[in-house]
Amino acid sequence: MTWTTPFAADSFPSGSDAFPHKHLLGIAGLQPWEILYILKEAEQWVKLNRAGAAKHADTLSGLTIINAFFENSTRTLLSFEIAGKRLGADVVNMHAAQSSVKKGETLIDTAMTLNAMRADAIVIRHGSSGAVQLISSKVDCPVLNAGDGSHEHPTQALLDALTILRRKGKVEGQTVVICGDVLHSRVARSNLFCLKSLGAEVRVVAPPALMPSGIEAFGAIPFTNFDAALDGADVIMMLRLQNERMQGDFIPSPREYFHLYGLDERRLALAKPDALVMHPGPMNRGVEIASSVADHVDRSAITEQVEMGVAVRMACLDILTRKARGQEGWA
Ligand SMILES: N[C@@H](CC(=O)O)C(=O)O
Ligand SMILES: NC(=O)OP(=O)(O)O
Repeated sequence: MTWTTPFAADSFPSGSDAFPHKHLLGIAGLQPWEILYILKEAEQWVKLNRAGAAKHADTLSGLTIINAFFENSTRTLLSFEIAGKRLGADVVNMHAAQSSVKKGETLIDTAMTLNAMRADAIVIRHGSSGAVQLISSKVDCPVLNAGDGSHEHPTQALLDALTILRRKGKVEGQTVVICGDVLHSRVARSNLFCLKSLGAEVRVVAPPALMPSGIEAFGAIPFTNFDAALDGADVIMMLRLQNERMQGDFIPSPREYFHLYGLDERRLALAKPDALVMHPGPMNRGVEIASSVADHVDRSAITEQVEMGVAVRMACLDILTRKARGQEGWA
């Protein structure tokens, strides 16, 4: 399916005005056409990634990209690495657990060290909300947020939007239900900004203890009853319980949580007959999602989300390094 945007193709700004930002720190602050510009750019990389053995471009040849991960990751780290390599960049990974952070080096000293190595882009995941923004103020090159605490995970929201666009043809007017640990989820936050910006209706479902207060102010419609929220849903996005960000007990037991907030086949049947099932991963099967739903051949888009993640990250790396490559950028 081809997808449409609320903007005519010739109404997109061109050159450096298309994406006039040095860093990608979050979805908040991006204009809808800037989000759509990244997604449009990603389409060419979806094609390249599907081109059999010849998955290579020289777009970032000669550039150095550092992935600095202070928190665990499978999808985001590997897809940023693959994205950089498919575009011809030299990519190096810094895992905090094996770095001098363990010897007491501060975040700012670590950032200054990476900067001195003349990276052309730095991708950072960190457990503290705001840490990525702090680093962006200390280094010369573009910084991409690969997830900071419970704040934002912008490339996840972008890859989710691209997945919805490709499956549904548009985001505008879609009813998207986001269910789970909304309080601690950077995925929920970035998706809420992104989906609202592109014109979707966003319903959020969580136990009362995991629902952020005042979420209506961001345009979300809160529900505590998952069944009620699913009526008319086009997309169901499930979230993992962020146990690493919880102190104390937020849920009675995983079994009871699944009973009230897990997505199983009975609940899937309450949504529209073609409703799409999404999950950012990693999944905890039997806690927030049943295997039969996660692995559903037609309805689950979970592996497609991973595929779109590589293309979206290729687009982000390309767009943000244009200035370093002597092209227009950062208006
Ligand atoms: N992988 C996503 C979601 C999750 O871990 O539950 C994140 O890092 O935010
Ligand atoms: N979705 C996501 O960010 O996955 P990882 O934590 O494995 O990178």
